[in-house]
Amino acid sequence: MMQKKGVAILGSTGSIGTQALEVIQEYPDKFDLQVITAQSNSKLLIEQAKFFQPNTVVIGDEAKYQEVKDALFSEDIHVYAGAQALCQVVEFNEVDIVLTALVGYAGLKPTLAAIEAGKDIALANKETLVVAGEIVTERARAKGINIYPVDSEHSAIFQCLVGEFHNPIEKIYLTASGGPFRGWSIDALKSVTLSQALRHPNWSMGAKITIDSASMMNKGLEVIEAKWLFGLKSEQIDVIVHPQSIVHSLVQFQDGSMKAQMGLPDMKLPIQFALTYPDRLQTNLPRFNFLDYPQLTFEQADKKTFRNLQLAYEALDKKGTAACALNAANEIAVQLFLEEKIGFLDIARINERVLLDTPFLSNPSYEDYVETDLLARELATKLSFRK
Ligand SMILES: NC(=O)C1=CN([C@@H]2O[C@H](COP(=O)(O)OP(=O)(O)OC[C@H]3O[C@@H](n4cnc5c(N)ncnc54)[C@H](OP(=O)(O)O)[C@@H]3O)[C@@H](O)[C@H]2O)C=CC1
Ligand SMILES: CC(=O)[C@@H](O)[C@H](O)COP(=O)(O)O
Ligand SMILES: [Mn+2]
Repeated sequence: MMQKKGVAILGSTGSIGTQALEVIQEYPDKFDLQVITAQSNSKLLIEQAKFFQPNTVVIGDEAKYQEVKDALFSEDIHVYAGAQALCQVVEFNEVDIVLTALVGYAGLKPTLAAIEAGKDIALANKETLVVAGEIVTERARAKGINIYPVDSEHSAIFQCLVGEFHNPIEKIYLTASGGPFRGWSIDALKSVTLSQALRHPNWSMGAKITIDSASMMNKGLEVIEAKWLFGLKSEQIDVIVHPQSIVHSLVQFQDGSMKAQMGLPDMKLPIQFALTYPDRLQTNLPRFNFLDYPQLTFEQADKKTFRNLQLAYEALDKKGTAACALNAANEIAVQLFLEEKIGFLDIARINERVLLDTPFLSNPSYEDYVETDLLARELATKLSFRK
């Protein structure tokens, strides 16, 4: 009998995390849930712990430790709190694979700790590769561990590459929905509201990535993520707008042949493929019907109006700490936009300024990334007061 896979889910209370738990619930013979974590949603974390009975839970917010501890008093579950605990729980012997479903820069440290401990990574947290892709992929290679992409576009590319890993890639096309503001002018974007920006046409996701999709920063982050996952140059990575989100991305090989991966937009598919590769699970998920989609369409991405996409390519070409600074600026700007303290177009304005003004290091160490992230956040916060 096949051994169950020990899984740690960092960010189990989020959009990816809860969908991953649904997958685990459906296949109890495949997975052994070891660790779940949340930042502040103690209520849901406690509920998940009682239902799934993992070995360990972590609550990021230390002020909520006692509440979680008390609620799980009669359960045989270890409870820890704080950011450092995330780095410790991924090292447990029983953990085979770590699903990084937490959002933002906070994913970097525990991902590096998991790699150091020799654990495979199912990577949803794209910011980790944007901030420090070189260090992360180098350390993974040195340890001989695998990073399986969860992001739908990168899972699509990965699926297209199965059986082709020895064949050079000529180019990849990352598909983009275009978000809720596809086709809008700069003028029209000046007055968009938070609730408009949170209305993604095809995907239901966490707030941060939903705003990133609306501003096209999500696609910019994905271009950088693809560079590190698949070892590509920026000119080999193209973005094509595909409003239906059915073709999840495409690879073009050196003979000119192209492979695409398609399916209804449902993150359970890439989540489970990352957890079970090279096997596919038998599922009852709804099947794609061609007649429901008589037209699959493709458009050029508008990098002029959606400046963030252009900035991501610039950061990628600049290398070093550039993408780390851009990511930090964007995290601050998106948070301020979510708090309705800045306008939608301020996000790209702040990102551009921070990318230009943050001191640049061409060959950064881990500590340099930490320092750059801090400096860029400070700068972005200052810039939010100036229009
Ligand atoms: N949602 C999606 O469909 C997709 C998401 N991704 C990527 O996956 C990652 C997660 O996205 P998503 O699930 O949408 O995000 P959510 O905001 O829905 O969930 C984030 C999770 O991370 C936890 N968390 C938040 N901040 C911290 C922190 N500082 N330290 C530790 N844990 C934290 C949250 O805890 P709490 O609930 O307590 O706040 C929650 O469990 C992102 O990097 C995103 O870009 C990629 C492709 C698709
Ligand atoms: C589901 C997923 O992978 C998201 O990253 C999604 O792709 C966002 O859609 P956009 O194409 O609008 O950024
Ligand atoms: Mn994606």
